[in-house]
Amino acid sequence: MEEHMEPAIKYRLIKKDKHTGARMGELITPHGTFPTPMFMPVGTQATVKSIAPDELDAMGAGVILANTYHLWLQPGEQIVEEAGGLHKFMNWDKGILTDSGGFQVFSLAKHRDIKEEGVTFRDPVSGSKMFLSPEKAMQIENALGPDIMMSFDECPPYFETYDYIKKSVERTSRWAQRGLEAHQNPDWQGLFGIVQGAGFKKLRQQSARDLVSMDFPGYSVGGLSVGESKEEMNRVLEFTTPLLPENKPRYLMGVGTADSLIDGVMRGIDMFDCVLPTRIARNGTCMTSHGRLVIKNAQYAHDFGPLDDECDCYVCRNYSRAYIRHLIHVNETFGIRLTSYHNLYFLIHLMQDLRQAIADDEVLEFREMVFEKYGFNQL
Ligand SMILES: Nc1nc2c(CCc3ccccc3)c3nc[nH]c3cc2c(=O)[nH]1
Ligand SMILES: [Zn+2]
Repeated sequence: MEEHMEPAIKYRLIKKDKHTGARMGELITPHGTFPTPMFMPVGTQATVKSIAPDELDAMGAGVILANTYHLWLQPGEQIVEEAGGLHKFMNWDKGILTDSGGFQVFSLAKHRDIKEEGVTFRDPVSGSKMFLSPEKAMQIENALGPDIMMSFDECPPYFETYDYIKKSVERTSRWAQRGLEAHQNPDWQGLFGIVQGAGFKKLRQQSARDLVSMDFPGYSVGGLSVGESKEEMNRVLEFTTPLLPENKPRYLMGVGTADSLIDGVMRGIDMFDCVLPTRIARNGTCMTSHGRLVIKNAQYAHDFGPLDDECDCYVCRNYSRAYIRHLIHVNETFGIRLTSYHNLYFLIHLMQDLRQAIADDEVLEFREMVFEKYGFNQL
């Protein structure tokens, strides 16, 4: 009789907001216990671009993301395994989550072909033919050694036909089962099932039913933040998160901006990731309490105030808009470090404020205040 391994990932629900679906809790991992709702910085190539681990720690990051697809192609998962796994390789001793690579194949690779067995594609760097399957993805993720790993799934185009999405959901469920069986790591990393189904309620119900029956330690809501409107995403979340067990963590992939984070939390999501904070930082776009600020604009050339007068981060306490604008203008890497640090701090602390609003049953008031301050700026 196979002994039932104790999953390494647990979720503890602490409190629900009285007026919305928002909830606060704790994510328990082998590398620490972290408060939810949480924002997880993305470190695709085993680094959160230009930010050192002690800076991530100082800003309150708990779980960061790495990309199986990228690390498999370069430097290869065996090198990371020889280093003792991702935590040692990148000198980060808190939580790490890896995606399974399927999404990246579809968003980055050319000549990809999807079959029941798995996905074949051409490595854009070396040009060689590659093959990724649920079994192969588990082997790579196990070698990388994260605390949380994603099942191998297909994230289908959002606006496909019902029939296409139905077939895709059924295959993703079969792939999830194969991944569960192939997952042989002795200390049972936290494997999450990924719910698909695009915008179809019946298919989201089918996907959730299949995955919940496999009893994963956590669940991702996939297939969103792929070009659909924010209203559409909220509509799908409205009927999807209630299908997931209340005592398991829920992770909305690829989200996002302040308004989407708040709206996701209000619909029962606990974990978020997005490349946006560091990606837009590279061209000098900053997330502030009054919406987005493009630091290159001439209006900031003589502005010696902080990026955000409501932010208490290291950047806002020590550097001016004029200085940061100058650095970005002359393409100094220090400028990108400063805008990246502030943007990550901004989202991590937005979640801290949200947790407080949940504790006080004031999530609706918090949402009002944030949206009012932003006005009609892009969030
Ligand atoms: N496996 C998977 N990943 C997705 C990502 C990448 C998140 C990610 C994880 C780890 C590192 C980087 C990115 C999505 N990003 C936006 N929408 C997304 C949907 C999916 C999805 O449906 N499935
Ligand atoms: Zn700041």
